[in-house]
Order: sequence, then C-alpha cells, then structure tokens
Amino acid sequence: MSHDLWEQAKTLFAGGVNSPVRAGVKPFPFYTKSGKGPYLITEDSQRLIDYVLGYGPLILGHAHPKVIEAVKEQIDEGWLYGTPSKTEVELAKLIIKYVPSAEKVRFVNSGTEATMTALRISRGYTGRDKILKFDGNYHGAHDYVLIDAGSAATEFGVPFSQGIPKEVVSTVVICPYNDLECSEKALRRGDIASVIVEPVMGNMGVIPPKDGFLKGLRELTKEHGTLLIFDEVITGFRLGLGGAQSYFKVIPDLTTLGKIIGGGFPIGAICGKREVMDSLTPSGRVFNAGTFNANPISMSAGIATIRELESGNVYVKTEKAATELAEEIDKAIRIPHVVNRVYNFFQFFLGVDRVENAADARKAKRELYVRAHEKLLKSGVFIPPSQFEALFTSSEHNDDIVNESISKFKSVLEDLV
Ligand SMILES: Cc1ncc(COP(=O)(O)O)c(C=O)c1O
Ligand SMILES: NCC(=O)CCC(=O)O
Repeated sequence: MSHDLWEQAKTLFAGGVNSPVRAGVKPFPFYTKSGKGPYLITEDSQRLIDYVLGYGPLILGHAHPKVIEAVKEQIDEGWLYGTPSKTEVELAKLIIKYVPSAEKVRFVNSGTEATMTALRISRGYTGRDKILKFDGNYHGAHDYVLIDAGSAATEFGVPFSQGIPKEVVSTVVICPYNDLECSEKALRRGDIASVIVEPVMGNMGVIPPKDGFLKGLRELTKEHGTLLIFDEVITGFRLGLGGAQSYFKVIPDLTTLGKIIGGGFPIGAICGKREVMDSLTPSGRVFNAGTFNANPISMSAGIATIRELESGNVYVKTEKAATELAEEIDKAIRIPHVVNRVYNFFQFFLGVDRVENAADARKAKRELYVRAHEKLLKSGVFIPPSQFEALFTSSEHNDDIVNESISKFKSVLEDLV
C-alpha cells in the first residue's frame, strides 16, 4: 500500500522522495504500480487518468506497444556497449530531419545535462562568460540555471537554490519572460554568451510567448553576437515534429531536447549549427562526456516514439484532447481565472485574470489549485500537484477518456470558491 511505502520512504530519502514535485501529492504520495495507455494504476489499486505523463515525455501514453517492442529487441542485443551503435545514428538523423536548427547532435542523459552543456558551448564558442535567462524558466537542476527557476524550485520556495557560488550567480542575468526591453538592455553590453529561453514557458504553469518575443530575441542576439538557445525539453516533438521553432518559425543557434526524444527513458540532447556543435570535444575544446550518453535503450525508445509521431495522427489527437479539456475547464470555473494552452499542453490559474510572466503566475491562488488537484485525484484524475507544472495529453486520451475527464473536472471546478 502507498501509505506503508511512504512511511519507509520518509526514512530513506530527503523529504521522502527523489524529485521534490512528487512530495506535493497530499497527504502522502500515491505509489504507482503500473502505467497503461492513459492510466496509472496505484499500489492501492486506484486507476487514475493521467495528465502528468511522466512530466511530459509520454506523448504516446504509458507502455505503448511499439516502444515496448523496440526496447525488448534492444535488450536482447545487450544494452550498454561503451562504443557507438547504429541506434544513435538513426535517432540523430530523425532529429536533424525534423528540427530546423539541428545540423549536429550530442546525446546526454537528461535535460539538465543538455542545458548545462549548451550553456558551456556558448561560453566556449563566444569567449564570453555571461548568460541571460528568464524569471520562472526552468532548465534543470545545475548551478547556472537555479536562479529564479520555476517548476519545483518555485513550488518549494527555492527559486534561488542554496549552494550556488556567487561567482556563478554574477554570470547570470535575469529578465522577465516576454520582456524584450530588458533583454535588449542586457544584450547591449556585449558580454552575454547566450540567451536561453523556454519558447513556451512550461514551468510556471503554461505561459505562451507574446507575439514578436521569440523573433525579437532572435534579432537582438544576432545583432549582439550572442547565441540563442531554445530549451525545447518540453516543446521538442510536442508542438509537432519541428517543436516550437517550427511552430513559431524562429530558428535558434542551439536547441536542447529531452523528454519525448527518449520515449520515456532517460535522455537529453544538444543540437544546432555544425560550426557551433563542433566546439565539443573531441572536435573542439568544450568538454562533455558520459558513460550512458546515447545508450541504446533510450535511443531505441526514442526512435520508436518519433516513428509513431511521423504520421501526424498523434498530434491531431493530442491537440483535440487538450483543446476540449481546456475549453471545458475554462467554462466550468466560476471565479476569475486564466487557462493558458499552447497546442497540446495547458494549465489553469485561479484568482487572476492574466498570466503573461512568472510574476503573474505567482499571484495565482495556489491553495485553490492544490485543492482542485486533491479533489480530482479522489475522483480518479491525476493532474500535477503543483501550479507550476503543465497538463499534457497523449494519443491515448481518446474521446471517451476526455469526456469522462471533463465530467470530473466540472464537478470539482464548479464548486471551487
Ligand atoms: C524546459 C526544461 N528544461 C530542462 C528540464 C530538465 O530536464 P531533466 O528533468 O530531464 O533534467 C526540464 C524538466 O522538466 C524542462 O522542463
Ligand atoms: N517541469 C519540471 C519537470 O518536469 C521535472 C520533473 C521533476 O521535477 O521531477
């Protein structure tokens, strides 16, 4: 039972968990026994419709047969070689085919490693030390980006983590999201190696870029000899095969990927212009390495996932599900609120009438959101336990699942005051 496991876990792990957001499920986290299609099955035998989907990777739902088949085939051949394998060539070719900015790729094992490496490349390539990031953007859990970070860092009151050397802090410039003026002022000084941005902010809830924001960043960075990094760990292969850069038609110098490209197995990737990517060792002098880089299991799961995405059906289904849910949620809530949706992921904010940056998101009534999360969980629907995450849909969220979800959302949200 979840309760027994939680009692043990509290003695084994800091705060009882291995990633903080999981402790947001009250009064204690449920423990998952299995995942199938749109569902999680808990150790208490509760079946939940899942809108968390592993925090984004599972665009095909849980335990998709094509991914199972690919991973099983690979396991039979061994799973770690310490040499290159053909799986990495195949996955890189798919990424280069679809992601406009990608001419070369380096595979790593998490989004955190991807952004850490992309920032290092930008410093090595330009010879500059500083980076610009946006308030509330979350780029993983390394030193350079745990300053004004969203996601669990904000949820747990540490947007600025302890333990970051002040020398590092002095190299990070922060601007509000959607604020081009601040970015222009910072870039004019000519000492910024790169601007890193979530092209859709998915870590303070969901916050779309304003018209012209991404294009403005592209023009400004070009003008000032600064690299533009799109952190597409969430949006890559979610907003279509070409991610946010195709969706918004703005092409960065470097892109970080993760989540979907590993089909739910650990992965990260940096990709971008040939000349910039060649800064990496062994061709260049910016170091990156990893025992598990391009491991054949993650590669195989990623290939199988992208192959499923190629027909386009998954995008039609996920967009339809997210649109219907977001519209019905919008209608059901009777207090001031905002529902921000971009294509196939979204979040709702209570007690506010606009959310365009992190400061707006922080004003939302989080206690009401958490209450909605708890009631939904009781009724069999799992949404993120934190206001500062996103609801995702998968191809398994068919009309029946969506209709069942809508009636549950309605009965919870209509009563919120
Ligand atoms: C935009 C973005 N970048 C980076 C990361 C870090 O990825 P990982 O958790 O795989 O380290 C995340 C994680 O959610 C993310 O949403
Ligand atoms: N939006 C942040 C994440 O998806 C990371 C998951 C986690 O913190 O466990």
